[in-house]
Amino acid sequence: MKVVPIMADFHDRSAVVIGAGKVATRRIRWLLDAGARVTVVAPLASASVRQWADTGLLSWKQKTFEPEDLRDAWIVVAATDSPEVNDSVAAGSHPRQWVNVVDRPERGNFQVPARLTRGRLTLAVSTGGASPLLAVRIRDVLSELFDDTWEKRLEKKIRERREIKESGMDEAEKQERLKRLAMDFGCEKG
Ligand SMILES: C[C@@]1(CC(=O)O)c2cc3[nH]c(cc4nc(cc5[nH]c(cc(n2)[C@H]1CCC(=O)O)[C@@](C)(CC(=O)O)[C@@H]5CCC(=O)O)C(CC(=O)O)=C4CCC(=O)O)c(CCC(=O)O)c3CC(=O)O
Ligand SMILES: NC(=O)C1=CN([C@@H]2O[C@H](COP(=O)(O)OP(=O)(O)OC[C@H]3O[C@@H](n4cnc5c(N)ncnc54)[C@H](O)[C@@H]3O)[C@@H](O)[C@H]2O)C=CC1
Repeated sequence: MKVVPIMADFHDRSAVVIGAGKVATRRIRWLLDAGARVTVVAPLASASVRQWADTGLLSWKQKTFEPEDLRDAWIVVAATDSPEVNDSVAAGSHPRQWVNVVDRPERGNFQVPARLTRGRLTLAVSTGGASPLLAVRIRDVLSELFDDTWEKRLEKKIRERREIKESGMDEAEKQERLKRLAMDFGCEKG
Protein backbone atom coordinates (compact mmCIF):
# COMPACT_ATOMS: atom_id res chain seq x y z
CA MET A 1 0.00 0.00 0.00
CA LYS A 2 1.31 3.43 -0.91
CA VAL A 3 1.23 5.60 2.19
CA VAL A 4 -0.47 8.97 1.88
CA PRO A 5 -0.38 10.97 5.10
CA ILE A 6 -3.50 13.08 5.54
CA MET A 7 -5.18 15.00 8.31
CA ALA A 8 -8.84 14.16 7.84
CA ASP A 9 -11.91 15.73 9.37
CA PHE A 10 -14.59 13.08 9.90
CA HIS A 11 -16.98 15.52 11.50
CA ASP A 12 -20.55 14.41 10.75
CA ARG A 13 -19.36 11.81 8.25
CA SER A 14 -21.19 8.54 8.56
CA ALA A 15 -19.13 5.51 9.51
CA VAL A 16 -20.30 1.92 9.81
CA VAL A 17 -18.29 -0.55 11.88
CA ILE A 18 -19.04 -4.23 11.44
CA GLY A 19 -18.16 -6.01 14.67
CA ALA A 20 -18.06 -4.65 18.21
CA GLY A 21 -15.29 -6.61 19.93
CA LYS A 22 -11.84 -5.51 21.03
CA VAL A 23 -10.46 -4.18 17.75
CA ALA A 24 -13.79 -2.72 16.61
CA THR A 25 -14.07 -0.85 19.91
CA ARG A 26 -10.66 0.73 19.30
CA ARG A 27 -11.76 1.82 15.80
CA ILE A 28 -15.09 3.14 17.15
CA ARG A 29 -13.39 5.24 19.83
CA TRP A 30 -11.10 6.71 17.17
CA LEU A 31 -14.06 7.51 14.88
CA LEU A 32 -16.09 9.07 17.70
CA ASP A 33 -13.10 11.18 18.74
CA ALA A 34 -12.84 12.38 15.14
CA GLY A 35 -16.51 13.42 15.18
CA ALA A 36 -17.95 10.75 12.89
CA ARG A 37 -21.57 9.58 13.12
CA VAL A 38 -21.08 5.93 13.95
CA THR A 39 -23.35 2.94 13.33
CA VAL A 40 -22.24 -0.42 14.66
CA VAL A 41 -23.49 -3.75 13.33
CA ALA A 42 -22.81 -6.80 15.53
CA PRO A 43 -24.74 -9.43 17.45
CA LEU A 44 -22.49 -8.99 20.53
CA ALA A 45 -20.86 -5.78 21.73
CA SER A 46 -18.18 -4.79 24.23
CA ALA A 47 -19.21 -2.97 27.42
CA SER A 48 -17.94 0.33 25.96
CA VAL A 49 -20.01 -0.03 22.80
CA ARG A 50 -23.12 -0.92 24.81
CA GLN A 51 -22.57 2.12 26.98
CA TRP A 52 -22.04 4.44 23.98
CA ALA A 53 -25.24 3.03 22.44
CA ASP A 54 -27.19 3.53 25.69
CA THR A 55 -26.08 7.13 25.93
CA GLY A 56 -26.87 7.87 22.29
CA LEU A 57 -23.26 8.41 21.16
CA LEU A 58 -23.70 5.82 18.43
CA SER A 59 -26.35 3.58 16.96
CA TRP A 60 -25.97 -0.18 17.48
CA LYS A 61 -27.82 -2.58 15.18
CA GLN A 62 -27.75 -5.84 17.12
CA LYS A 63 -27.62 -8.29 14.21
CA THR A 64 -25.26 -10.00 11.79
CA PHE A 65 -23.84 -8.15 8.78
CA GLU A 66 -25.84 -7.68 5.58
CA PRO A 67 -24.55 -5.77 2.53
CA GLU A 68 -27.31 -3.11 2.90
CA ASP A 69 -25.60 -2.03 6.13
CA LEU A 70 -22.91 -0.35 4.05
CA ARG A 71 -25.32 1.89 2.16
CA ASP A 72 -24.74 5.63 2.80
CA ALA A 73 -21.55 5.05 4.82
CA TRP A 74 -18.54 7.20 4.04
CA ILE A 75 -16.21 5.05 6.13
CA VAL A 76 -16.48 1.27 6.47
CA VAL A 77 -14.61 -0.83 9.03
CA ALA A 78 -14.66 -4.64 8.83
CA ALA A 79 -13.67 -5.77 12.32
CA THR A 80 -15.39 -9.05 13.07
CA ASP A 81 -13.51 -12.16 14.17
CA SER A 82 -14.70 -13.96 11.04
CA PRO A 83 -12.41 -13.67 7.99
CA GLU A 84 -15.36 -14.67 5.78
CA VAL A 85 -17.60 -11.90 7.12
CA ASN A 86 -14.78 -9.34 6.86
CA ASP A 87 -14.26 -10.50 3.29
CA SER A 88 -17.90 -10.01 2.39
CA VAL A 89 -17.81 -6.52 3.93
CA ALA A 90 -14.86 -5.67 1.67
CA ALA A 91 -16.60 -7.26 -1.33
CA GLY A 92 -19.83 -5.38 -0.61
CA SER A 93 -18.20 -1.97 -0.30
CA HIS A 94 -18.19 0.64 -3.04
CA PRO A 95 -14.87 1.79 -4.58
CA ARG A 96 -15.67 5.30 -3.39
CA GLN A 97 -15.92 4.28 0.26
CA TRP A 98 -12.98 4.40 2.70
CA VAL A 99 -12.58 0.80 3.83
CA ASN A 100 -10.46 -0.63 6.67
CA VAL A 101 -10.27 -4.43 6.97
CA VAL A 102 -8.60 -5.30 10.28
CA ASP A 103 -7.41 -8.80 9.44
CA ARG A 104 -6.54 -8.28 5.75
CA PRO A 105 -5.51 -4.68 5.18
CA GLU A 106 -4.87 -5.27 1.47
CA ARG A 107 -8.60 -5.79 0.94
CA GLY A 108 -9.31 -2.26 2.14
CA ASN A 109 -7.94 1.12 1.11
CA PHE A 110 -6.82 2.59 4.41
CA GLN A 111 -4.96 1.48 7.52
CA VAL A 112 -4.85 2.96 10.96
CA PRO A 113 -1.47 4.00 12.38
CA ALA A 114 -0.36 4.11 16.02
CA ARG A 115 -1.17 7.61 17.20
CA LEU A 116 -0.07 10.25 19.66
CA THR A 117 -1.69 13.66 20.10
CA ARG A 118 -0.46 16.60 22.15
CA GLY A 119 -2.98 19.33 21.59
CA ARG A 120 -2.52 20.33 17.96
CA LEU A 121 0.45 18.04 17.48
CA THR A 122 -0.40 14.70 15.90
CA LEU A 123 2.18 11.98 15.40
CA ALA A 124 1.13 8.93 13.41
CA VAL A 125 3.44 5.94 13.11
CA SER A 126 2.87 3.28 10.50
CA THR A 127 4.98 0.29 9.59
CA GLY A 128 2.68 -0.34 6.63
CA GLY A 129 1.46 -3.50 8.29
CA ALA A 130 4.95 -4.96 8.78
CA SER A 131 4.67 -4.92 12.56
CA PRO A 132 1.82 -3.03 14.25
CA LEU A 133 3.41 -3.52 17.65
CA LEU A 134 6.68 -2.01 16.44
CA ALA A 135 4.65 1.04 15.41
CA VAL A 136 3.32 1.16 18.97
CA ARG A 137 6.86 0.89 20.35
CA ILE A 138 8.13 3.72 18.14
CA ARG A 139 5.11 5.81 19.17
CA ASP A 140 5.96 5.18 22.83
CA VAL A 141 9.59 6.23 22.32
CA LEU A 142 8.43 9.44 20.62
CA SER A 143 5.95 10.13 23.40
CA GLU A 144 8.84 10.75 25.79
CA LEU A 145 10.47 13.31 23.54
CA PHE A 146 7.13 14.91 22.73
CA ASP A 147 5.83 15.03 26.29
CA ASP A 148 2.69 16.83 27.37
CA THR A 149 4.39 20.24 27.52
CA TRP A 150 3.93 20.23 23.74
CA GLU A 151 0.28 21.23 23.83
CA LYS A 152 1.21 24.57 25.44
CA ARG A 153 4.26 24.99 23.26
CA LEU A 154 2.19 24.83 20.11
CA GLU A 155 -0.39 27.24 21.46
CA LYS A 156 2.49 29.65 22.09
CA LYS A 157 3.77 29.09 18.55
CA ILE A 158 0.41 30.10 17.13
CA ARG A 159 0.60 33.47 18.88
CA GLU A 160 4.26 34.04 18.03
CA ARG A 161 3.74 33.09 14.39
CA ARG A 162 0.73 35.37 14.08
CA GLU A 163 2.65 38.25 15.65
CA ILE A 164 5.47 37.86 13.16
CA LYS A 165 3.11 37.59 10.18
CA GLU A 166 1.11 40.64 11.23
CA SER A 167 4.15 42.75 12.12
CA GLY A 168 5.46 45.53 9.93
CA MET A 169 8.79 43.77 9.31
CA ASP A 170 9.93 43.35 5.74
CA GLU A 171 9.37 39.94 4.09
CA ALA A 172 12.94 38.70 4.41
CA GLU A 173 13.00 39.50 8.13
CA LYS A 174 9.62 37.76 8.60
CA GLN A 175 10.87 34.64 6.83
CA GLU A 176 13.99 34.63 8.98
CA ARG A 177 11.97 34.98 12.21
CA LEU A 178 9.48 32.29 11.16
CA LYS A 179 12.34 29.93 10.45
CA ARG A 180 13.92 30.67 13.80
CA LEU A 181 10.57 30.11 15.52
CA ALA A 182 10.29 26.65 13.98
CA MET A 183 13.89 25.77 14.92
CA ASP A 184 13.19 26.56 18.56
CA PHE A 185 12.40 22.96 19.31
CA GLY A 186 13.42 21.13 22.43
CA CYS A 187 15.26 23.48 24.78
CA GLU A 188 12.78 25.69 26.54
CA LYS A 189 9.95 24.20 28.60
CA GLY A 190 6.35 25.39 28.43
C1 LIG B 1 -2.46 -3.12 8.86
C2 LIG B 1 -3.17 -2.77 10.16
C3 LIG B 1 -4.55 -2.58 9.63
C4 LIG B 1 -5.49 -1.75 10.36
O1 LIG B 1 -5.50 -0.55 10.11
O2 LIG B 1 -6.29 -2.35 11.07
C5 LIG B 1 -3.07 -3.81 11.22
C6 LIG B 1 -3.18 -5.16 10.95
C7 LIG B 1 -3.05 -6.23 11.85
N1 LIG B 1 -2.80 -6.10 13.18
C8 LIG B 1 -2.71 -7.35 13.74
C9 LIG B 1 -2.43 -7.63 15.08
C10 LIG B 1 -2.31 -6.72 16.14
N2 LIG B 1 -2.42 -5.35 16.03
C11 LIG B 1 -2.34 -4.80 17.27
C12 LIG B 1 -2.46 -3.42 17.57
C13 LIG B 1 -2.58 -2.35 16.68
N3 LIG B 1 -2.65 -2.47 15.32
C14 LIG B 1 -2.69 -1.26 14.74
C15 LIG B 1 -2.72 -1.02 13.38
C16 LIG B 1 -2.72 -1.93 12.32
N4 LIG B 1 -2.87 -3.27 12.46
C17 LIG B 1 -2.54 -1.55 10.88
C18 LIG B 1 -1.07 -1.44 10.51
C19 LIG B 1 -0.30 -0.45 11.34
C20 LIG B 1 1.18 -0.54 11.19
O3 LIG B 1 1.76 -1.52 10.72
O4 LIG B 1 1.82 0.45 11.52
C21 LIG B 1 -2.56 -0.18 15.77
C22 LIG B 1 -1.15 0.44 15.64
C23 LIG B 1 -3.54 0.97 15.65
C24 LIG B 1 -4.98 0.61 15.92
O5 LIG B 1 -5.42 -0.51 15.68
O6 LIG B 1 -5.68 1.51 16.41
C25 LIG B 1 -2.78 -0.94 17.10
C26 LIG B 1 -2.06 -0.42 18.33
C27 LIG B 1 -3.04 0.39 19.16
C28 LIG B 1 -2.37 1.14 20.26
O7 LIG B 1 -1.98 0.54 21.26
O8 LIG B 1 -2.28 2.36 20.15
C29 LIG B 1 -2.16 -5.85 18.23
C30 LIG B 1 -2.04 -5.64 19.72
C31 LIG B 1 -3.40 -5.37 20.30
O9 LIG B 1 -4.44 -5.51 19.64
O10 LIG B 1 -3.41 -5.08 21.51
C32 LIG B 1 -2.14 -7.06 17.52
C33 LIG B 1 -1.93 -8.48 18.07
C34 LIG B 1 -0.43 -8.82 18.10
C35 LIG B 1 0.19 -9.15 16.75
O11 LIG B 1 -0.41 -9.95 16.01
O12 LIG B 1 1.27 -8.60 16.45
C36 LIG B 1 -2.96 -8.32 12.72
C37 LIG B 1 -2.98 -9.83 12.92
C38 LIG B 1 -4.43 -10.24 13.25
C39 LIG B 1 -4.63 -11.72 13.32
O13 LIG B 1 -3.91 -12.40 14.10
O14 LIG B 1 -5.52 -12.20 12.58
C40 LIG B 1 -3.19 -7.62 11.53
C41 LIG B 1 -3.49 -8.18 10.15
C42 LIG B 1 -2.20 -8.44 9.40
O15 LIG B 1 -1.28 -9.03 10.00
O16 LIG B 1 -2.13 -8.09 8.26
N1 LIG C 1 -5.87 -4.52 13.08
C1 LIG C 1 -5.64 -4.76 14.35
O1 LIG C 1 -5.20 -3.88 15.06
C2 LIG C 1 -5.91 -6.12 14.92
C3 LIG C 1 -6.65 -7.03 14.22
N2 LIG C 1 -6.98 -8.21 14.75
C4 LIG C 1 -7.93 -9.01 13.94
O2 LIG C 1 -9.23 -8.51 14.29
C5 LIG C 1 -10.17 -9.58 14.44
C6 LIG C 1 -11.18 -9.23 15.50
O3 LIG C 1 -10.56 -9.32 16.76
P1 LIG C 1 -11.30 -8.94 18.11
O4 LIG C 1 -11.86 -7.56 18.03
O5 LIG C 1 -10.36 -9.27 19.20
O6 LIG C 1 -12.54 -9.99 18.12
P2 LIG C 1 -13.71 -10.15 19.17
O7 LIG C 1 -13.97 -11.61 19.33
O8 LIG C 1 -13.46 -9.30 20.38
O9 LIG C 1 -14.97 -9.50 18.44
C7 LIG C 1 -15.61 -10.04 17.34
C8 LIG C 1 -16.84 -9.21 17.01
O10 LIG C 1 -17.33 -9.61 15.73
C9 LIG C 1 -18.75 -9.68 15.81
N3 LIG C 1 -19.27 -10.54 14.74
C10 LIG C 1 -19.03 -11.87 14.52
N4 LIG C 1 -19.73 -12.28 13.44
C11 LIG C 1 -20.39 -11.20 12.95
C12 LIG C 1 -21.29 -11.00 11.84
N5 LIG C 1 -21.62 -11.99 11.02
N6 LIG C 1 -21.77 -9.74 11.64
C13 LIG C 1 -21.44 -8.73 12.48
N7 LIG C 1 -20.61 -8.88 13.53
C14 LIG C 1 -20.10 -10.10 13.77
C15 LIG C 1 -19.01 -10.20 17.21
O11 LIG C 1 -20.36 -9.99 17.59
C16 LIG C 1 -18.00 -9.38 18.00
O12 LIG C 1 -18.57 -8.11 18.30
C17 LIG C 1 -9.29 -10.79 14.80
O13 LIG C 1 -9.89 -11.94 14.23
C18 LIG C 1 -7.94 -10.49 14.19
O14 LIG C 1 -7.84 -11.11 12.92
C19 LIG C 1 -6.59 -8.57 16.00
C20 LIG C 1 -5.81 -7.73 16.77
C21 LIG C 1 -5.45 -6.43 16.29
